[in-house]
Amino acid sequence: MIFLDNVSKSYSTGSPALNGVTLSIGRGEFVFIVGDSGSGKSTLIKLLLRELTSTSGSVYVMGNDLAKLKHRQIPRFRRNLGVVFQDFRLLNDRNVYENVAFAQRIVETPVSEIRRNVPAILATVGLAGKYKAKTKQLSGGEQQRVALARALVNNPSILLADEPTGNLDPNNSWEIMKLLEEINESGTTVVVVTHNREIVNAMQKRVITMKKGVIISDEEKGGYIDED
Ligand SMILES: Nc1ncnc2c1ncn2[C@@H]1O[C@H](COP(=O)(O)OP(=O)(O)OP(=O)(O)O)[C@@H](O)[C@H]1O
Repeated sequence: MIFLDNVSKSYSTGSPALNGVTLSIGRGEFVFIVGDSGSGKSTLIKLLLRELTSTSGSVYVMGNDLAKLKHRQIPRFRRNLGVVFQDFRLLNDRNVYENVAFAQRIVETPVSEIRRNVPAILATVGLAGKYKAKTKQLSGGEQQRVALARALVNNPSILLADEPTGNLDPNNSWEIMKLLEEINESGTTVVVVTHNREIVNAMQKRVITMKKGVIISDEEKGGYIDED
């Protein structure tokens, strides 16, 4: 599903953000990626989304060698990826329904299907009753659930979450993690970058720990490694 073969990524300044990373994530896995600030986690996510390309080595996602994807092929490739970020990135002048429906319009889903799919996914994330609310009227946890619904409505094979609980209190963080777990149980591959040590330790999933651009540990049912 995801395979990195000796991948390095350098920006124009500084030491490499990723330095010889080899990594394989299978279909249906749930994986945490942890590590200090600056260890290369977001760079890894951006490579998977094809927002960046590697400096050397190969990145494969769902059978695509991302270096070989042509620009016009990128939108179609990204349809198979759902993504959520720490800062939600919602359309704040639109209501909840519109935020989720927007993702379906982009991929030209027929209106009749949008009218079916959006309420269904909002019910999955527990927001069925809030579909008319403007997103800025929602709590942080609710906003992240809207973002999750938007990421999922096109039924992606892989969900990438970059610090999804970074702006949430512990209760809301747990709610989002439980949803991610449910989504994974329904077959979606889930990759979560996080600094949330309590959640990582409690959930007992695969944990990949990065440091200065390299993977320093990769454990099934792992925990958060305390450095220093
Ligand atoms: N656009 C950029 N230009 C130059 N250097 C960058 C750029 N983006 C990231 N870096 C550098 O690459 C390294 C890895 O950054 P990255 O954002 O991948 O780390 P991270 O593990 O996601 O950190 P955090 O936990 O703080 O989000 C850091 O040294 C960072 O300064």
